[in-house]
Amino acid sequence: MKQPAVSVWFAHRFLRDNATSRSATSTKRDLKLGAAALIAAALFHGGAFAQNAKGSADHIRAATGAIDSAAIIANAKTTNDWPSYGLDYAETRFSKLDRINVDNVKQLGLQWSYSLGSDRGVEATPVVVDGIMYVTASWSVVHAVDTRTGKKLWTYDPGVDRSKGYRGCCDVVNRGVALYKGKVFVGAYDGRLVALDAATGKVVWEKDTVIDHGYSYTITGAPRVFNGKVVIGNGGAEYGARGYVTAYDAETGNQAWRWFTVPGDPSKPFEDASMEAAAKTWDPAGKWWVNGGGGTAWDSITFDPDLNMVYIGTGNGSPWARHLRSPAGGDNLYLGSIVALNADTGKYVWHYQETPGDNWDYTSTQPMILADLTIDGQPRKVVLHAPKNGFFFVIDRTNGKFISAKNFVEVNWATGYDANGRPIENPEARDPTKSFDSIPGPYGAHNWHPMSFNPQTGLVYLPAQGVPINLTGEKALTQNKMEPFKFGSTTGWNVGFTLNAVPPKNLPFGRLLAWDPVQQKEVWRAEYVAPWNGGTLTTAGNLVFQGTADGRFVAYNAKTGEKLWESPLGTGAVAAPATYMVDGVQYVSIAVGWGGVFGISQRATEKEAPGTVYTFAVGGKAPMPEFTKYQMGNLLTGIEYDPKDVPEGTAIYVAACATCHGVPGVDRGGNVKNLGYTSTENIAHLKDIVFKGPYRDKGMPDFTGKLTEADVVKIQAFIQGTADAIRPKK
Ligand SMILES: O=C(O)c1cc(C(=O)O)c2c(n1)C(=O)C(=O)c1cc(C(=O)O)[nH]c1-2
Ligand SMILES: [Ca+2]
Repeated sequence: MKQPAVSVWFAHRFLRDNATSRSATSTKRDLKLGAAALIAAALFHGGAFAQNAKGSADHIRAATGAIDSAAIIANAKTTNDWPSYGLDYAETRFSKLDRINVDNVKQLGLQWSYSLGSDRGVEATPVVVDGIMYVTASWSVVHAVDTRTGKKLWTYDPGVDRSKGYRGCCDVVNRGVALYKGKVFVGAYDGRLVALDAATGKVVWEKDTVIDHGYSYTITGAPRVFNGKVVIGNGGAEYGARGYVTAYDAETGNQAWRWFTVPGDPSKPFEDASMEAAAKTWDPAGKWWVNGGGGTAWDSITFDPDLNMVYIGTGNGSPWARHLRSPAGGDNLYLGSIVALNADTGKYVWHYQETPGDNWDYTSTQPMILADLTIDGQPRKVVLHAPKNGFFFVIDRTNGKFISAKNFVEVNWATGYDANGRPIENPEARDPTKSFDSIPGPYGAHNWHPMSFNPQTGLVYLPAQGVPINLTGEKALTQNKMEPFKFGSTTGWNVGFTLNAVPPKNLPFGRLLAWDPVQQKEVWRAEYVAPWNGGTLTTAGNLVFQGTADGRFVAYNAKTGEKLWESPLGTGAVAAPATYMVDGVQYVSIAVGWGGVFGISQRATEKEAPGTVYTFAVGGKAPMPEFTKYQMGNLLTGIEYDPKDVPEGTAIYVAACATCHGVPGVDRGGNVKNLGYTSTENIAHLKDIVFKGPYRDKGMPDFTGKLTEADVVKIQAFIQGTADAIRPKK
């Protein structure tokens, strides 16, 4: 294909920029600027640039080398590129592109598909600059793709030890990269932050972000980059960990600042005044620092160029149970909070705690959106936020003051928020002597799946859900010790609750909500067959795009919620789509790969497909890849067992197997098999799989030293016993 010369390329960009511009005067000004830029670029680059064929290393260097904070801010005016996780620093996921719109969306067709070659969860939003796409798959593998052809430019695998997948709670996922001055930044699952050359995929620098490898720290989130700094947090609060975020110099990888989210051992000096203040809200009788306290910042980190602040969404308590973590109570700052830090220094500025004294895994790590709204006649700079706890928050981001909160799903842990922004709690919700059907449960009313905000409709498009879980408080806490019935304890889970000792009575659901953040009310909804639907994208074409748990890519009218178009995706989608312009054409891309904490063990599709990026355009005619039928297998038969082993087998299974394999015979298997439907041969030879087994390169831990052969016999009894118990009687 003949490549257009630089002037043509610039003219293209300039023309399409103006095509989406609304005001005549600004168009005229842009026209002048555009012409000047064109001449300057031609003079400056001479002929050299013209030879940079699109997709060549020189072209990638030029295109990505120009991405800095100013470029990300400038791009927000046109949104021709998708240069950072949430599109712009405000993380709106609102594209001003309208070539694809309510009138022609029905003509969307596949342009190309690209296999990510992965079989675990894919959660990344692609980042795209002048047609060069960076997207991550499971195990933090980065793919650079030429969107003009749909072909691979390079891949980078950080080489995470696959047998250590159990060191994160919720699948071996990654939510994407950050791009800055010719470098691609990715957080590897094992806690390294890696800077790659955007043109070649070669490592430029690498830093271990983990402060203590004795704890199960991971990285799953996308780094945020601004003003020469790249910021990342860690996961680990289901395992006993202390949260923190770290800023590194984007050029060198040298640490610029670090801020801890919860206080450490109070007998040692506090890192800063914010830690000293926070320690007053914890009870030392709980020795929280031994288990880290939690507050891990594993997803949302949002930079605000207007106020030069960075907002951190902090995670749940570790353990979840406050009665064990901080027996006398207390808010346990800064769990379940939005915290504003000075972007240059990492110094604390303000916080707003959405869930004081978290007790339910109510993370506030969910993606934030920065918006300027008129509320009660006043212009306000706000953060829009829908954390796990089921309330939609509007917070003043200049000072952290509470504006409003309203539940967006049914909740039972609190009845609302008072004028000071304190939840009005239901006392039963944290009674450690009773079992509680927590609504929302630990999967959250909204998890990491990004929401979007369309200023034209004034609506936020929010993937909401319910996954029933019953919580029974434990009496005592032990760290990293396998205990019967203690969920995941063999691989380090330590949450202080027994899950589903009493079967939950509420029902699962998943829905897309169009939410008015000013009125704090639902405007329309789309109901789904299951929870765990994808993140959203909204556009000036009056559209909302979302992938679904049941394997569809759907476009709605953003104003009315009318479904306008859908395409099958082969498997459930959890990530959010991105849209961008290349050579005058608008594309929509979505990275698909069923997984995440719900998708490891459960599913809503009959088909399966490897991790794949699908790219759509009006008139696209590429054939969809063949999807294969999901081979669930038959309900297990033929394992001999002693029924007396079943109760103990249950307890060991819950401690060692349930986090990934779900309930045998009841769940249908997610991206990890359900053991009630796996082959008789596998279960008969279970010990050969459990100890130094063949699936270690797929993420199966080696249970040597953690389980005994006698334990495995009991697990076999539980699996076959459960299969027999649920088999329909003839
Ligand atoms: O407390 C933590 O450190 C932590 C980390 C992560 C993660 O890094 O993925 C998740 C969670 N918690 C969590 O509570 C949760 O629901 C969750 C879902 C997912 C996912 O990717 O599907 N990750 C996480
Ligand atoms: Ca968590």
